[in-house]
Amino acid sequence: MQTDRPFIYQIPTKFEKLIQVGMRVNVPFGKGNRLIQGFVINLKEDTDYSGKTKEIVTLVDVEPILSKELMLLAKWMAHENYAFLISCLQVMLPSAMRAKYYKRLVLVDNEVDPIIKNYFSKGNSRILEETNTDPMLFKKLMGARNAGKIRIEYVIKEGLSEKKVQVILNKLTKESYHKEKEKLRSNAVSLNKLIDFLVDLKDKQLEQVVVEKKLGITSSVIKKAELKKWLTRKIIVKKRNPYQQYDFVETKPKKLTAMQEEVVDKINSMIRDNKAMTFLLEGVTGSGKTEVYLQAMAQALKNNQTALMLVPEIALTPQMVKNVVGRFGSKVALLHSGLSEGERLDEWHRIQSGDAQVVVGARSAVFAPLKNIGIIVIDEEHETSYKQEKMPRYHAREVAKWRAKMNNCPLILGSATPSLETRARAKKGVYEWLHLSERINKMPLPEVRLIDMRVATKKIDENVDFSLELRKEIQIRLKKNEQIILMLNRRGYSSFMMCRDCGEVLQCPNCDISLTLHLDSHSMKCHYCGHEERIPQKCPNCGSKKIRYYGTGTQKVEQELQNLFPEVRILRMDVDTTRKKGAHAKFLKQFGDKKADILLGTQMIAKGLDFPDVTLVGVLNADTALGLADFRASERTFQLLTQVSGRAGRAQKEGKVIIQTFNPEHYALQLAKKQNYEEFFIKEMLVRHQNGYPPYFYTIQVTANAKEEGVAAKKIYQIYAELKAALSAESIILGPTPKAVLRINNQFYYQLIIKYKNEPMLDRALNNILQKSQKDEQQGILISIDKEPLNFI
Ligand SMILES: Nc1ncnc2c1ncn2[C@@H]1O[C@H](COP(=O)(O)OP(=O)(O)OP(=O)(O)O)[C@@H](O)[C@H]1O
Ligand SMILES: [Zn+2]
Ligand SMILES: [Zn+2]
Repeated sequence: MQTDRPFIYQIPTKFEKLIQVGMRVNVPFGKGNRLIQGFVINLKEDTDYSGKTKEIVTLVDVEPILSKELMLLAKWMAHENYAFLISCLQVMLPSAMRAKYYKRLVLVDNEVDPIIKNYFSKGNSRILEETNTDPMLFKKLMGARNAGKIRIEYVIKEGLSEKKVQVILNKLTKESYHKEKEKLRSNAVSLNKLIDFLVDLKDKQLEQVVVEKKLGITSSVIKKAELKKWLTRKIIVKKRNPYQQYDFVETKPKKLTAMQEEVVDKINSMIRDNKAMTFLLEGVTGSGKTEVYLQAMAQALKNNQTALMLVPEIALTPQMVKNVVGRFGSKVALLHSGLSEGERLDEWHRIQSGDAQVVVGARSAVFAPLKNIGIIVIDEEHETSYKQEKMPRYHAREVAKWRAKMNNCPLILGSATPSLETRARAKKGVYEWLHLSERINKMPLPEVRLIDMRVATKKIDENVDFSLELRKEIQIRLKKNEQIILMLNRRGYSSFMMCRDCGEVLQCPNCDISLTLHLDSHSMKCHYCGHEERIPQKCPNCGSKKIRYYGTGTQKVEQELQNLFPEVRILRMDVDTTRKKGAHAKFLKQFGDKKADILLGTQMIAKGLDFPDVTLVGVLNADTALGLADFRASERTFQLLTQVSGRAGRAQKEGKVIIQTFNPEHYALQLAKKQNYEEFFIKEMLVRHQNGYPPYFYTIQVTANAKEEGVAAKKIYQIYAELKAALSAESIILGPTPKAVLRINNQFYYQLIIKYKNEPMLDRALNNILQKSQKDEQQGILISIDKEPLNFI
């Protein structure tokens, strides 16, 4: 059961002087006294708790792992987001630091099944490898446990430690090596190679495996050499280097344009005065926002302070990493999901110790253990990835605001298409509004043309996704040796399979969603739960062979492109092609080096890319997001189209954008065509006002899910009744309703949405639900409370 309350433990005398708030400790817990890890959140001289207290077993840390600031932040976050305090504390640490447990089985009674006896043949206790144990044996072991013949002990696994490597160092002088060589037989090839290498090694120490690989020798040769006293071997701690996949060039601050300078001056004066203030930096695509961030961060460093910069899922923006590391070099620490656990841990330690003063990272980097922060930057602030969708739900923007206030420093929210909420606050004067209205190259934004696909598809073969106009424009760029970015927001080959005889659509067995055809893996996949099955030869319902595939995905478009332009070099970037670590950076580098003509991808290619030779951007289907019954659909569509359009014509050459759509009259498309954010903002605010949506209302979504539909539905109605009784008449509850996709991974989802402006009773009501949810969980019902949800359906 999820528990979220403090427990009281005795501090043994030996720890009295050492223990501090913010440290982790191991303590016995529950009836079985299994060891678990906890955080010290308070120290008291005595307690009014009358029960028997247990003693802390070990201190995990020698100094607090969470600073006072972060401990306070966790408390605030838990309260603000209806989250468990323990989840908030845990989310602040790199995952390698979170305690992992393993189970040790101890044989206490020898009268057991021979199979079990055999299992313990090497001794009376053994670590249980849960994933590798044969299910039959596992069952037997558990049976013996229930009969009291085996005991289970929980042991805390040490987190990932530093990475250690074996290095070699030379030991002799040049002359001695020459003498040694003379003694060698000439057919001792490997030793000869090695000694030649050692002569020139000087004082360098090299990794043994690297040397072995380089010379094509085995470790036994190195060992022989060690015995001959030619070299010493030692173990050193190797710093993992997350920068490897990037190649950077040191950059100098650019001379700012007058517009940039004005903006930088305003921000920098706040840094100098240590003032907490939130800026909205609204700048059209290609207006040089990055340079503004960099110069403001430089000011913070000059002030002897640190700088924190958040970017949307960093693996997607290697260009931004290059910019920051190019400017601040080894002062920079990177934190993002593309790093291995170990790399993240190393980076975290570098920040904690003060070795790194600049942090660039994705969402959770907002918890970086920086001290004395001088500036916080959030690039592309409208991005939905800044919101964490699982417990603890939080928005990095809100956390950043809190930290900026605690550190008395400015926060910059940057975007070409700010979220409506942010822009509305800037308008009200809650944020200070800064504007960069021109592109750096002084050129107009690229011309955008909308292609009405209701007309265009009549002129082309059925099942082809390129209008004649788009084809023509591609042809022109290819001739001129310029580059093209094409976006299609769906991966896979076809979005669903339907039988033409009976209408059967192949569905995921675990979810209420159709399966997508993937040709590269020759399978049908579910994009929700990952279920995969073979491509059917005939209809599973009626046996007909008339199966057809509808809808399009990046794989199919890639094939079409190759057919239309046989010579063209395409890079396809979607979740399927970029799973491997460093793949993003590699693709983008190839494209930057002009090793490809077309970059084709899902929305992961829409943002932040800055390639001077891209003169055409094509959007194959602008309607994917519009169709959703979410009130933010227009905002998302406008943002995405404006962002992707902004990739064209960023340097000296003029850019052009072609957007294919079945809804050319829709205002989101019309205004994306004009790339006029201001007009969109006004129009959309009106729509939100009329329909009573954010930013005019605050919203909270409550979801219940369970294995049985009836159970989930009953729970949500119960919550509804509770809320209805607690809240004032001014608050509106939408629903309860089943979610748009009712069943995912065999769980049924029901939800309700609270819309409110001022609701003093809300906090208490929701906290009640949250506390009770710990009991619901035991019955297999999961409740989630989501403040300002970004997904409404
Ligand atoms: N002061 C300057 N002088 C010369 N070049 C500049 C200057 N400032 C920025 N640039 C260049 O202008 C280009 C666009 O800038 P940048 O990528 O920062 O735009 P952006 O505002 O972040 O756009 P987007 O929102 O589209 O990502 C970059 O190539 C950058 O190096
Ligand atoms: Zn059929
Ligand atoms: Zn599924």
